[in-house]
Amino acid sequence: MPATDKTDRTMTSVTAQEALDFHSQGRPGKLEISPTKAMATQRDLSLAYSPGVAVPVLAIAEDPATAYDYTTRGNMVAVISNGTAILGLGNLGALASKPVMEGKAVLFKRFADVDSIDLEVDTENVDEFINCVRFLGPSFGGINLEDIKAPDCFIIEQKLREVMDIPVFHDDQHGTAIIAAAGLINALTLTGRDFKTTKLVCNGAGAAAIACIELIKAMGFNPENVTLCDTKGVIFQGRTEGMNQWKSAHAVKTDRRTLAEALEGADVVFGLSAKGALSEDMVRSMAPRPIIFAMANPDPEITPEEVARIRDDAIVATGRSDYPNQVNNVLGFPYIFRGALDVRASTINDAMKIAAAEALASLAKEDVPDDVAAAYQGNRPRFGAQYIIPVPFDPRLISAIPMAVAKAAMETGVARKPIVDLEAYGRQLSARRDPIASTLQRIYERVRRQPKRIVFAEGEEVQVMRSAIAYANQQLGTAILLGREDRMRETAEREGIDLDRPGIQIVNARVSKRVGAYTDYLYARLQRKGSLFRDAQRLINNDRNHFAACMVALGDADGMVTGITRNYSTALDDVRRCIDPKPGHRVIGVSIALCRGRTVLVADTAVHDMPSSEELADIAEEAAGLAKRLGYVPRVAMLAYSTFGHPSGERSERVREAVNILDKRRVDFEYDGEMAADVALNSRVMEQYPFCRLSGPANVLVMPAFHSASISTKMLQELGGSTVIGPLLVGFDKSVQIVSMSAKDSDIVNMAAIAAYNAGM
Ligand SMILES: NC(=O)C1=CN([C@@H]2O[C@H](COP(=O)(O)OP(=O)(O)OC[C@H]3O[C@@H](n4cnc5c(N)ncnc54)[C@H](OP(=O)(O)O)[C@@H]3O)[C@@H](O)[C@H]2O)C=CC1
Ligand SMILES: CC(=O)C(=O)O
Ligand SMILES: [Mg+2]
Repeated sequence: MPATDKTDRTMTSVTAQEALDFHSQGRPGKLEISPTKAMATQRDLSLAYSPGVAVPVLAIAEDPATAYDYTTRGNMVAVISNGTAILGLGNLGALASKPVMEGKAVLFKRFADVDSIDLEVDTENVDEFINCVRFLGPSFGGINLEDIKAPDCFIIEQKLREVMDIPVFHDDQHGTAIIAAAGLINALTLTGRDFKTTKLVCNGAGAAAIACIELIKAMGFNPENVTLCDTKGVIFQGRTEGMNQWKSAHAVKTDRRTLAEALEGADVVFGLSAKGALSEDMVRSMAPRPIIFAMANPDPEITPEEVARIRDDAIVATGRSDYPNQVNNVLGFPYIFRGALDVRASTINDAMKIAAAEALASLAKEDVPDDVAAAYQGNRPRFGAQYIIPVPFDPRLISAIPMAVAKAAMETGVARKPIVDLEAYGRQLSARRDPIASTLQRIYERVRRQPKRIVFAEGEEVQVMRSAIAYANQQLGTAILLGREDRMRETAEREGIDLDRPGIQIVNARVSKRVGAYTDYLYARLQRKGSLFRDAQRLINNDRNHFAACMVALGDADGMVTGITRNYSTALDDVRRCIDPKPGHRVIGVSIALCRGRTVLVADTAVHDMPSSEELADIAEEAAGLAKRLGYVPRVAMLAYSTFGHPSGERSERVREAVNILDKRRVDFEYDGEMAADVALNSRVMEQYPFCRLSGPANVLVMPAFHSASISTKMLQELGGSTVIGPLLVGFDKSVQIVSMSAKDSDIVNMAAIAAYNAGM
């Protein structure tokens, strides 16, 4: 069976091909290493390497703690596996585990700004594995062991904890236990149960299962009420087959022998075994208001749909992101290590685990502020059966969990560098949140709640087809592919793309019944601009941009995306023939630059060549409007080469006048200028101008002209390592986005999502 077939049937939100493409596009894999120091001059080289490097070497040799000051150690975690229990897929070897380990390394970075590297160790021999890892200690601030089968993982972790002086944490054990415990705390509250009397059955007796039941017993569960099952059934006292010391420690006195028998009347079931291990009959036999955590990955023991078929009183959680209540260790490991690293903890102890579980549980009970609500699919979440635990994109996690973990480490004496100012620590934690994740996530989540029909004007292009499928699969709405159907199907067939799936609509411009309506509409717009009816007819028949823009203009689609086959300004001219600016608005382009720790909007990066003062003021208003719609409080800097009159010059005069115009318009956002880019972006430099009206570094930069806008955003991207999205077109009466001709399918999907987002505003 080809590798992809195993998962094809089960992945609803992404296709197997998409998953392979995602991993192979650009640089293969999901990680790269980038230096934090410039290595530009002979001096840099002398400092970074010989002879300068000898100085920190000697300092560390004298005082090992200084390694945290002079090297990456303090923020570096290794994700280490031998691939013997990869998710619920079984023992597929060290190499096959690499995508998962790279994935965890990326999640460390994205969610908690922890640097991380994956290490796949090719041995199933426990001693060899331990020996390999123990000597790596000096490189890292912590070790995340992953996907190592039980019982080997228990021996490995125990031994490494003894011999290493940094946190060693097998995430499948403790990460899972922490998240499951948090979900359980809330599910028990909702069903009016308590820890002492609740009866729980855990199917699976491996790494995750043993750790989960150990943690819940530590939190107050009565051992007699916890029954463990494995492939041989119930683990009862006296059983000999398939046993080990870790299972024996949890064996109970009971006559029940099968999972089905164990589940009769049970309050809670934890599935930490394999796909499909729970049947409908088993769930039917559980107590009223049962709690079902089917946590096997990628496919749960039983799906929420299957449970819903037989009972409506259950609280159900899975390990997947495409169902409510995702009980997955991704909610824990980035933040737990963040807290542990920040206090240089020597270990991650039970108090720290329980603190993390409790912090997570209480977050779900808190009222959700607006910016957090945006991170949630569906409506604003309210504590209840469908929301017992926060989602991984919840922006509060980065402050709440590390804080709880760090405090517990300090209270239990394992923090080697206690934090004095916890308030300042909280602010630092929030600043670590990666804006890329939150900005795009907010857009995607909003669109999922109000799906939109987006026409992909260049539907015959293969990357456009892929983007359309990704758009539909992510439940953003209907993707309308425009083009000749036979050509599309030919390409789709050749590339293995399935166009006959929900959410994909093909519109063949040549045979469309709407050609007449679009031609009439276009002719009415162009007849006094030198065009004959025949010209309008030709544009509709032969040009996809005009056809697509007319679809949007006449309400047959909510928005459009184009740009792959034609340069930006030509595509823009095509659209302008069909769609006007919104009354009282000006069409401009805004690029979103996502830089480390901050997001900056840059305007106008698409339309006005050398804007007048009046136009610059309009651009400021449009860009500030977009910033607000994206959830930011705009602080607009009107940029120039000079700052507040120095050095003076005609070009700065134009920008200064734009500020005067904004003053007269009494706009309702912060703005000031003219100012140079360093004044706008660096609060220390801004302090030299105490009269400046911006309350902090600018997040919207209005450029004095198109050339400076275009040059600076491209330089940011190429030299500054920033991700630049856009330019996004704003100010049109209908929602249109144009991508660059070099756009990849992920860029096209992002722009389609943005088009859909704007269509809903
Ligand atoms: N949602 C989450 O965050 C996480 C989920 N998991 C999931 O938990 C599962 C187990 O992972 P892990 O503990 O690391 O793996 P292990 O290999 O350590 O343990 C697997 C356990 O599952 C048991 N098992 C397998 N199939 C069945 C079955 N059909 N019925 C009963 N028991 C069965 C095995 O029984 P035996 O001992 O008899 O071989 C073994 O005890 C995986 O599906 C994994 O994806 C794991 C970590 C995190
Ligand atoms: C999520 C995870 O770590 C697992 O399923 O193994
Ligand atoms: Mg795992």
